[in-house]
Amino acid sequence: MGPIEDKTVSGDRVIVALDVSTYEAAIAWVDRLPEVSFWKVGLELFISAGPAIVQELKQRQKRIFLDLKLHDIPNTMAGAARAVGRYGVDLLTVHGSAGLTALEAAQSAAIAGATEAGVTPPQLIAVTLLTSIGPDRLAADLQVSASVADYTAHLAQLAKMAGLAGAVCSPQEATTLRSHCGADFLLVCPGVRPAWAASGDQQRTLTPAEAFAAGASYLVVGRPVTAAADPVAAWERLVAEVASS
Ligand SMILES: O=C(O)c1cc(=O)[nH]c(=O)n1[C@@H]1O[C@H](COP(=O)(O)O)[C@@H](O)[C@H]1O
Repeated sequence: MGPIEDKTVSGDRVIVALDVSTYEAAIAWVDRLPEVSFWKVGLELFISAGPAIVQELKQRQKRIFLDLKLHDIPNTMAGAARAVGRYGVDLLTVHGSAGLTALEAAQSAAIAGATEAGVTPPQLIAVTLLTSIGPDRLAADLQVSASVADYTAHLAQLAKMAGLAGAVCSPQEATTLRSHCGADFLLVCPGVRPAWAASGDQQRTLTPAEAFAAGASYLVVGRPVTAAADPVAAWERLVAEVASS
């Protein structure tokens, strides 16, 4: 993939989450939404279906965000990132809170794995603070006294220092992180909710159009499309909203 060569806002910059538990269910979504070019394979699907789903999406020329949220000691992160590097996926998540050494280890190992397999390395993006966590839970559960803005900016800068391509953040922090990390740093934003969709467990949300206006590179959307009464219409409505923004 490359970084975002084309900064025009379109459906190509909206990643749809395949949060399903079987290979068959995932392929049914890909068939049902042929306009979607970028799919996210997360833990539920990858643990259930394994690398076969990645191979099938590649076969279909889809871009792939492998959302494994690696979070471990540097040696273990490196081993896992090296294995992912061989798949030829576009994006891979790691947790920024694994620390600088682990992020650096994952970054170089992913490149090593891709080189071994003769494929393009994935762009690593570091999760800053899960979008399901609001300021109160950050303080109470995680005992972090920094504000959400300062904490996420710190982790995004750590990711940048480690040589990662970008970060995962809520769209509410996109403007701040963009100003700290620069124009070429990828900001991948879940926690987007059109005005017509329920927020569910997401705490720090903006609409898709607001998220792009705030500086998001890519959006990640699941239930607003997949739980809609008419998912095809929901996808088209969402794309129309961002394209006209
Ligand atoms: O890494 C992610 O993709 C992610 C990070 C985060 O902070 N919040 C978050 O919601 N996600 C993912 O983004 C998707 C959002 O799905 P919906 O809430 O259904 O739109 C899910 O697949 C989450 O796993």
